[in-house]
Amino acid sequence: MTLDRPLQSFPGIGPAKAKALQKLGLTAAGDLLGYYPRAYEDRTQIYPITSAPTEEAGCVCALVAETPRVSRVRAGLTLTKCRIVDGSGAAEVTFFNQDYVRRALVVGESYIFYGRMELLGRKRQLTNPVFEREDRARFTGRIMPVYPLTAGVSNNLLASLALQSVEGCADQVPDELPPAVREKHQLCTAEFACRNVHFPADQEALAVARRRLVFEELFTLSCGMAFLRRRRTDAQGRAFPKRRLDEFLALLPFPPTGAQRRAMEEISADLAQPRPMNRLIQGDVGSGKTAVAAFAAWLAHAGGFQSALMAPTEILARQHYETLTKLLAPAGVRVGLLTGGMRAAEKKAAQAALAAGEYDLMVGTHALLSEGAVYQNLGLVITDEQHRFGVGQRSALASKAEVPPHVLVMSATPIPRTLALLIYGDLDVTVIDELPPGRTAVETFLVGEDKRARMYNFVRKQVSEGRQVYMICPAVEEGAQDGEGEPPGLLPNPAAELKAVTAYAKELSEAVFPDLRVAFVHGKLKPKDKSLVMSAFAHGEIDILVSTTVVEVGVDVPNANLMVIENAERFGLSQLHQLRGRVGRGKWQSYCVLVSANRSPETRERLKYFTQTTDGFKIAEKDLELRGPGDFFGQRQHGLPTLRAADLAGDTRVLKEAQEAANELLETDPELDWPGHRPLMGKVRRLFAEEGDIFN
Ligand SMILES: Nc1ncnc2c1ncn2[C@@H]1O[C@H](COP(=O)(O)OP(=O)(O)OP(=O)(O)O)[C@@H](O)[C@H]1O
Repeated sequence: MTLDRPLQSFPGIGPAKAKALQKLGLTAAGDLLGYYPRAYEDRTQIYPITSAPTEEAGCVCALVAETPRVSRVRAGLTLTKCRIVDGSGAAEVTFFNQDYVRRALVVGESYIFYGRMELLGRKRQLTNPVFEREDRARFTGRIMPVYPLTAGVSNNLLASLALQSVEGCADQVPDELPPAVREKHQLCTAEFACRNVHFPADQEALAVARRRLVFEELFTLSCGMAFLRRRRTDAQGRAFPKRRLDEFLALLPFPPTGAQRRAMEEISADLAQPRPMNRLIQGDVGSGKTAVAAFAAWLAHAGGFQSALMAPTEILARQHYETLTKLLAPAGVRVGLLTGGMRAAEKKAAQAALAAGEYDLMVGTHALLSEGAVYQNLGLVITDEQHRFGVGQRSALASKAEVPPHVLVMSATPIPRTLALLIYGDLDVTVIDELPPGRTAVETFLVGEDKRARMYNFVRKQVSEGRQVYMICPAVEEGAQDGEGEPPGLLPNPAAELKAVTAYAKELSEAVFPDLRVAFVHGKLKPKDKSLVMSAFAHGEIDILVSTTVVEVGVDVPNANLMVIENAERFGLSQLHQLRGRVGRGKWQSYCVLVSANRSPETRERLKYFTQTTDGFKIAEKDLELRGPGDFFGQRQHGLPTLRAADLAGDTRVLKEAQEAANELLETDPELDWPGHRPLMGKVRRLFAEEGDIFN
């Protein structure tokens, strides 16, 4: 067998199965070898029947003592039963709706059964166990892989295909790690790793195999990231002439905080160097990162350079556009807007003006990366992100400049240092650790259904005082499973009646607040409609905005001082923090009300913690602790390529080792073009393939 043997040529794989497998990205034997189990079932230990564990599944090896009997319990339900015996005693095995068992189990033959033994009085019973003839056992008596599945593909099918592939061609898996790296870090061979990640000889072999694969993946990732970074930082950029900070501060409607001023000074020093800046501004929600970005764009403009600011959502891009226009137009900075949601004619006009050099600062979404966006003398690239942009997108924007531009990244999410290093490279970090003055902490309450009427009264009171209110729900339509920005890993609780935006807005405007101006917004609206609603809210034309988490990122309406979050238990802590950050941005005392009928002690503890804490870093830590790293870094929130073996948060020690090894290797062979390193470069390209062709 060779690695490219099509799965369709395996026994028992017809067109339908092949199609289902393709959904998992599996078309050939080699694909299967690279499709790693997500967990394992330890089926090594074989117990005597009388001491088989009753708490968890285990294997017994026993003789079939009688011909299995099939009985029809009722229409659609049959039972197949028989007795099995070993030296220690006997048990009964029972199968539901598996009539084939009658022929599959032969009296007098020995089988291995895997399942959980139940004790019914003095009787022992196994229900629906997995079984195999002892002399042909493949999936019992060993550590069994558990694969990620899809409809039409069972774990047994994948395990059987994987076993055939491992036996047929594990020895052909190319070893793409340079031998010197493998030896230095004491890693096993590719073949050993392949065999043991699928069918581990024992737990130790599994650990050895896994370490190699995790290392290999993180090493490849680090090589790619270092490669990209070095290309940028080695390059000559352009220095911007220094300007007096006071000139810019005169444009601001407020004096800067100490932290903002420090950030501006650091940026100003960076931009005066010909080496391209690579700086991350990390500041809690509402800390005033926009003014800092505006400063950088102002400096670029003063030096004769164009800037681009890319935001993760349409709403945010429009908001930045408005704020920055207000702020910078008086200084002669021409601000343009380019988003995917614009009408075709509008977009065309914006692109033409951009290409003609009529804008000094272009604000937008991914549309800034489109072919039609042509820049003139692009000197500064700012991304405002919640780690939502991929590596490819970030470098695509930078590559629109003729000379490597200065790069500024703004983020409100605290991330561990090792990970920041990997994502952003050798960046300089500025922390804005001070909120604008006069902010009072947002008072946060947790209420149950019984306080709904009081909560509505409170909403009414704020509106009567001229304020505005956000009411957040987790889903778009009644019964919908996910509102956008759904916290990864939080499973929907089917019992909880989810407040759905459209239905809730209707109820509020018709029954609860018929005299108030209620509107709604969610991610599934057309961009144009979304921005109409948002801009009406920003201009005070709407009292109550019912919304999904689309307002989560960066929306800034200082007059809004109350946020009600329905089904609060459905949101992760970091997400709640982002949401709450939408209020408390003006001079009024602000409030956040979490509504939750969920009585589970964990949920109450989590939400209670949130009502007592306003520090974003503490909340992120707690979130990590409660939800686990997998969720925090799940769903490509980090913007890195998808990893198969490694867990970025869990494998930090290997990550560090792999990073160092990558840097060391690139010092000796910066382009990875020595013949021995070419397979590795191929691997780097494959890992980053989903980001587009970024290594050319
Ligand atoms: N020094 C300051 N003094 C008073 N108000 C300020 C100051 N800096 C910023 N603001 C105001 O505070 C609000 C929040 O600022 P901004 O939108 O820049 O926050 P942010 O850091 O981008 O937050 P988020 O992460 O939530 O997007 C804005 O209304 C802004 O005008």
